Amino acid sequence: MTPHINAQTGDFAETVLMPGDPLRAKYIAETYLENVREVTNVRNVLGFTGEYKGKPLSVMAHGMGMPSISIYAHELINFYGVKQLIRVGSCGGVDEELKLRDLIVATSASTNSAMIRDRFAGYDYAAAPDFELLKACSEAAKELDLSPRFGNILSGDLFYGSNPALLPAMQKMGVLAVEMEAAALFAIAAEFRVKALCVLTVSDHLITAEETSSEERQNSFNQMMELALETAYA
Ligand SMILES: Nc1nc(Cl)c2ncn([C@@H]3O[C@H](CO)[C@@H](O)[C@H]3O)c2n1
Repeated sequence: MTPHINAQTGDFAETVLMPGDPLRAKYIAETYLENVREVTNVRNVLGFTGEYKGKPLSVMAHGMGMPSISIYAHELINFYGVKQLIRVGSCGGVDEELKLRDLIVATSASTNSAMIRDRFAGYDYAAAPDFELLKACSEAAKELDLSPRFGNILSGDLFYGSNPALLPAMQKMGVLAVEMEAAALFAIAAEFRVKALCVLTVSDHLITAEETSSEERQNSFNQMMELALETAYA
């Protein structure tokens, strides 16, 4: 038990998929896993453990923002022995080639948040996913005939009110998309020597201002889930 998770020791598999939304976690568990059981529900941040193709797998929500994912990632790693954390989520497209519902796999996560610098004595830390997981994801994408974009994303603290200079700076530096958690997940995984990855679908676009319907979001979400699941058990 921890202040934020009421699962018993051993309740989590070594691999945990992490959407932001608890109801998404429930949907993933019910749709893709067998022998599913709810293992935590503190503050309704739901977590489940079941089996995928006969192997143990957990799904747990991480909430919104780097402070939230930092708490859950830290506790899953240090109190429940989790070794692979794969964020599956949505992002805002920045790269103009990106279409809505495109898949993105983060090869690094820039940030404008002080949270990562604070962990690195005030220097700029290069937050990046685990190479083995990234390689497995690239192979799984080929197997599934999916073509995600691999590249740098930005993890920000603000959904509203970002500095107006940020968007042109992201475009200039080739940042593919913006979300609010990956940099913290990568930094924490690196600090505790475990593996992390972030797979995203483009749910809205900051330049073209296109938006997706919830039904369209759902379909592209399924492709992202298949990619994450195959990567987890490559
Ligand atoms: N800043 C920001 N901006 C845009 Cl355009 C987003 N699209 C999806 N997200 C993700 O969805 C949630 C916010 O809606 C956050 O968890 C974040 O990771 C976004 N976060």
